[in-house]
Amino acid sequence: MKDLNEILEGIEGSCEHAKIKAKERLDNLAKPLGSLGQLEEIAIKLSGITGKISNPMINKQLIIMSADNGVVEEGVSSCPQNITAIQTINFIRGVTGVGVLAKHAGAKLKVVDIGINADIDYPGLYKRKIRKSTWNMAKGHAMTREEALKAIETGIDMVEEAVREGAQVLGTGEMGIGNTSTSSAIIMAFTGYDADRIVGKGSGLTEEGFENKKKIITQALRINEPDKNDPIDVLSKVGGFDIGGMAGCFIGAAYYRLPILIDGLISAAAALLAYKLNPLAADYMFTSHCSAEPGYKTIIEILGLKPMLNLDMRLGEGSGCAIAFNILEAADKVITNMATFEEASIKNDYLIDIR
Ligand SMILES: O=C(O)c1ccc[n+]([C@@H]2O[C@H](COP(=O)([O-])O)[C@@H](O)[C@H]2O)c1
Ligand SMILES: Cc1cc2nc[nH]c2cc1C
Repeated sequence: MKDLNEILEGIEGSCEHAKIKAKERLDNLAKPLGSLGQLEEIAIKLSGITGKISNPMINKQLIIMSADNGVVEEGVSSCPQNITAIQTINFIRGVTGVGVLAKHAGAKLKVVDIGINADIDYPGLYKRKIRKSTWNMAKGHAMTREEALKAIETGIDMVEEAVREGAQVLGTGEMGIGNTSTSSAIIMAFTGYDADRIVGKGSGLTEEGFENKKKIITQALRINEPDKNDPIDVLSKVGGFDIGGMAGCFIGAAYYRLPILIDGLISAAAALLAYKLNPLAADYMFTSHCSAEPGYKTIIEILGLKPMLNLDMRLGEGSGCAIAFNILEAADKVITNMATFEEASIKNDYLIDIR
């Protein structure tokens, strides 16, 4: 694999010429101008990414990064840590929320153990464990700088494999008890906003648990003092291996000019990290759904993106991406298969009584 800096420097913005051509075609289709709303914006963005007007998405891949977070020992999550390992196996068995939705969309799930706190060997699992769980960020840095880089490289690696297999679109997902805390810490580190504005209840907490979560995240930032101008520093001090892995997916997708979907809060935090490494990466990102977690909106405002769906979902796993694949495909079907005004005009012979 190429060096990370080489990849970051190799990212180009999307193709303006292709976007103009796509807009011209959409404006010529038999419909009132702009009447397909966001579907038109999506079709234009897709064209800018690939340089093509028509973008069939037969090979769809959803990459799930699973990892554990040392900060759970502070009681920041309502769920026991072993859910990370259990759900990871269930992803491969196809019985989870994301599994069912990805099957419905015809997307392939790729499940990566990038740092689960257990020894797992399950057929089909990508074994890329960096370490069994990060350290507790409330007591010191979560990982080393080398581990942070390795997490990002793992994501880029997964994209390179997808490119070799002919993937046309990617989605991102994760599993990691405690990862709404690491995500919130990353957002707070980059924006300087306080816990009351960013932190949510994650998979569910009592009021008491919620107050403790905000206190712990604030403490993690105070102790570690992440440098917001150095995204690798932010990731290593208050991040997770899953977030690093997904950030690598966003960087890789931008480098190889593939459209890539953001899922919920954690995936969005990874997208923010990728954006901080190279802002052009946002040209390749689509937001699937609006997570119910408060920090999510802050991120997509920074990225200048708009969610396609608002289903009040907060499952994570990549579940929103699985649904949004259908919308990306719909946008392509419209620009590719709808008739233009010229093509749609029916011969006069058939029009018996038209005035
Ligand atoms: O995607 C989201 O916006 C989202 C919001 C809340 C929770 N989650 C999922 O729940 C887990 C993290 O929740 P927590 O409370 O342990 O931080 C993790 O596995 C995520 O996939 C995901
Ligand atoms: C069962 C379960 C599934 C999940 N998927 C993402 N976070 C989760 C948390 C729990 C508890």
